[in-house]
Amino acid sequence: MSETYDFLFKFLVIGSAGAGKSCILHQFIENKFKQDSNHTIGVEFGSKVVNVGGKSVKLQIWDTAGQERFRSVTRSYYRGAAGALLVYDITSRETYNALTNWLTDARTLASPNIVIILVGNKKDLEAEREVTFLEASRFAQENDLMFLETSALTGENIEETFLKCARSILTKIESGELDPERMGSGIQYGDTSLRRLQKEQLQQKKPDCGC
Ligand SMILES: Nc1nc2c(ncn2[C@@H]2O[C@H](COP(=O)(O)OP(=O)(O)OP(=O)(O)O)[C@@H](O)[C@H]2O)c(=O)[nH]1
Repeated sequence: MSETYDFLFKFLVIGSAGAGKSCILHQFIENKFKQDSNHTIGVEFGSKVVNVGGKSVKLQIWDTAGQERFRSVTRSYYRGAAGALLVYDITSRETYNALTNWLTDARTLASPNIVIILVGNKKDLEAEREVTFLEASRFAQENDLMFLETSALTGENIEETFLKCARSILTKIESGELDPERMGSGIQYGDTSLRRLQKEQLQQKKPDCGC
């Protein structure tokens, strides 16, 4: 099946080991919970075309390993990401406490314009919650992040997380705040956009070519 899309956005999924990054990606792409998820070795990849505000956007998603021993490998994937999901586990304060380190990495290694959404995963485990919604919302606000709680198990807010991040990037492109043609923007024009741009350029040239 041929794929046509207006834009391609490169996304990263980062956060501590066991927070549920691979399960989030799997639920987003396959619409089901990944049973027996193992620790990611290095980096895994997935992609999906979504509709955002009437535009089709291909999300190219890099799911990174949370374990410290892979940090030097995963860091090399940060460059040129347009968006990132910064994931912690609401039942693990340890994963929440590590957010500042992940954020520093993202802000220093990725594009300065990267759009980051904070994701509190395992929302289905309410009885084991160690991090309140309010506390995490404050952290998000202070650090200029969007925020959602999700469950990769039930699928709650999984698609919304990716769409929210993509929507924010698209709005920034449309307002001129983000330039897709800037090196390392993590954004590419798809065939559909390119064809439209070429058509516009041809139409602009038409008056000159009566010679
Ligand atoms: N109850 C519940 N369990 C989850 C959820 N998401 C992930 N898990 C479980 O959490 C564990 C870790 O999930 P992974 O997706 O492998 O975690 P990860 O963040 O990719 O871990 P690394 O690859 O080591 O960085 C697995 O046992 C999953 O079954 C969720 O939303 N709810």
